[in-house]
Amino acid sequence: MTLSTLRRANGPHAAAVGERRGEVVVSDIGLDYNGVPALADTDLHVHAGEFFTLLGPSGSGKTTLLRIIAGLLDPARGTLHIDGTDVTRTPTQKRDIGFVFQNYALFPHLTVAENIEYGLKVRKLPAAKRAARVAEMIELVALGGYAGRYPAQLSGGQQQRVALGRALAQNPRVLLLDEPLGALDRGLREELGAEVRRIQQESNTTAVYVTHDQEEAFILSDRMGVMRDGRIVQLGTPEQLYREPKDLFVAKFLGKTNLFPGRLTGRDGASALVRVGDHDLAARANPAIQGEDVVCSVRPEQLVLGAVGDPAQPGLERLAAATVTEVRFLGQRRSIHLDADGIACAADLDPSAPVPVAGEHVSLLVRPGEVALVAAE
Ligand SMILES: Nc1ncnc2c1ncn2[C@@H]1O[C@H](COP(=O)(O)OP(=O)(O)OP(=O)(O)O)[C@@H](O)[C@H]1O
Repeated sequence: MTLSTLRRANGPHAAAVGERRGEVVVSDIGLDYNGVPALADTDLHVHAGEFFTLLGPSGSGKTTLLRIIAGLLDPARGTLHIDGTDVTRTPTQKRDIGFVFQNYALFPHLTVAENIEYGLKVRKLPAAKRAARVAEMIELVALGGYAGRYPAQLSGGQQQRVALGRALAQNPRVLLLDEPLGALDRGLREELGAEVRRIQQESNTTAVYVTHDQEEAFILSDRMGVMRDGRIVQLGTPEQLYREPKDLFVAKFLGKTNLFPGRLTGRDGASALVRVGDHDLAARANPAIQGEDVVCSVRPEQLVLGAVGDPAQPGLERLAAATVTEVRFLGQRRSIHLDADGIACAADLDPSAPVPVAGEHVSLLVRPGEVALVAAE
């Protein structure tokens, strides 16, 4: 099915072709449980048509924020607007929102088609339109041939496709997804993750997605917000957050990184100068840093190994001296474990690159400006 056929959908809230809908604006929304904030006063602007992910560890407030957007929880403070309308006190069923949760929540006694049709029946859509919409949804979620099956006769991944089809059948303005891939094994998670993204794009639906899995967030999101202790600590594209983490928490939460203590010696716009041991390096400036004590975050794929005593290589700066402790072949990359004067670190090398051996002394090199700085804690 093409985007245009979906936009011409027979759903009760079918939108005009090209219409941008599903803008979510959270303003100063907060909620406490027994006096303890589960969500500190929070602002968030999710753009129409965007795939936005709330990423954070368990208990960081992701589900609380999602449930407030859904209308399943009332905020103690603040307002929520969808497409410019204040829906802070609007009941869930009138918010024009679709949900997909981790535990499929399908009706076990209804077939795939009947599950998808359910909400359309509740809204009293005529039978012919319902049938056409169900057929479209079955095609969209790639479940052709499964319409007559019951949930118990489907795999977990297929059940989640039904849940997606059911949620999208009513052409919601916003699709809310709370760890929808959490119950699936790794292979299926990857496959269905790609499908969720395709379905979101084809249906041109704004998506707000909750996960604690950084890889999942990277694959899916246009932008994401990293949450910690009831706050969104940083917002941006996956690449921005990965390359320019605001603090140590974000740097560590978004994937493996090597951390070297340093001292900020200069700052000029987007660039900074940092001293690590005896070496001066060009780094990315971080406006969140106040003092001079910093930590340099260098991702394993950013580390380059050079021979000790070699003249400085063009385009590379020396970070530290290190000794190789272990070499592991991991298929697409070779992981080199090193000890840099007591700091355990790791470099990812292309498997076709020269292979160092355990015990070898090397120089750790980086490209100027690649090192990210965060405040020392
Ligand atoms: N009904 C409740 N009563 C009291 N405290 C609650 C309740 N629901 C959630 N909390 C607390 O609010 C905080 C945020 O919870 P929330 O479920 O939003 O986190 P989360 O990031 O979605 O976590 P998870 O990934 O484990 O689902 C946590 O500290 C949690 O213990």
